Amino acid sequence: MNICVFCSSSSNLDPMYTEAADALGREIARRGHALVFGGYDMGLMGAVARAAVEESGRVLGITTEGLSAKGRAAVEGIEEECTVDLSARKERMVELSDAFVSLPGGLGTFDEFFSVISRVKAGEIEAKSALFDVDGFFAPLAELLDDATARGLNSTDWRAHCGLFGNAQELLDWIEA
Ligand SMILES: C/C(=C\CNc1ncnc2c1ncn2[C@@H]1O[C@H](COP(=O)(O)O)[C@@H](O)[C@H]1O)CO
Repeated sequence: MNICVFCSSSSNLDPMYTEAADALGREIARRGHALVFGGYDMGLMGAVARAAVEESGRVLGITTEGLSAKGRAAVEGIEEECTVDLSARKERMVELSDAFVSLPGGLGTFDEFFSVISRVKAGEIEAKSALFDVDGFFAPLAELLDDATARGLNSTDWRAHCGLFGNAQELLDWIEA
């Protein structure tokens, strides 16, 4: 299975985030899955990919012309594919992947998470999408989405398309089931 991971490009994070990214990357590779990610050796993106490479996993990194031109370096040991911009990168990551995991992140991660889950809801793609909830990071988001459902603002329950997990093993068991 090709498993796409969306996550923060920021560095200088609390080690708990990096440790979770590392655990996820290792577990993806140990289970024989390929990792699809944003390509660069930055923040949690670098952590998840380096861990999968260290476990001899296949890692597909989708970069962009603009970010590479700014000097951002891809993770060593991966298969890199360069796209024209962030939109093309997101589309390519979706094309390549069978399942999606979001780790804590910022605007880019939220954009990717919502793009995938709304396309699953619309029936454009069929895939599982999971949130890796490190230190309760996604609890406010889950509360907001549950409230939207309770108010009738979500036409389907988002939880039908998305799992919320606190560790890599349970998350990957759910994806594999
Ligand atoms: C200017 C900075 C970073 C440049 N932007 C990105 N670099 C790497 N990956 C990116 C970038 N923007 C979007 N992505 C994708 O979204 C996720 C990371 O975004 P976030 O905002 O850090 O959560 C990641 O999954 C990428 O695929 C900062 O120096």
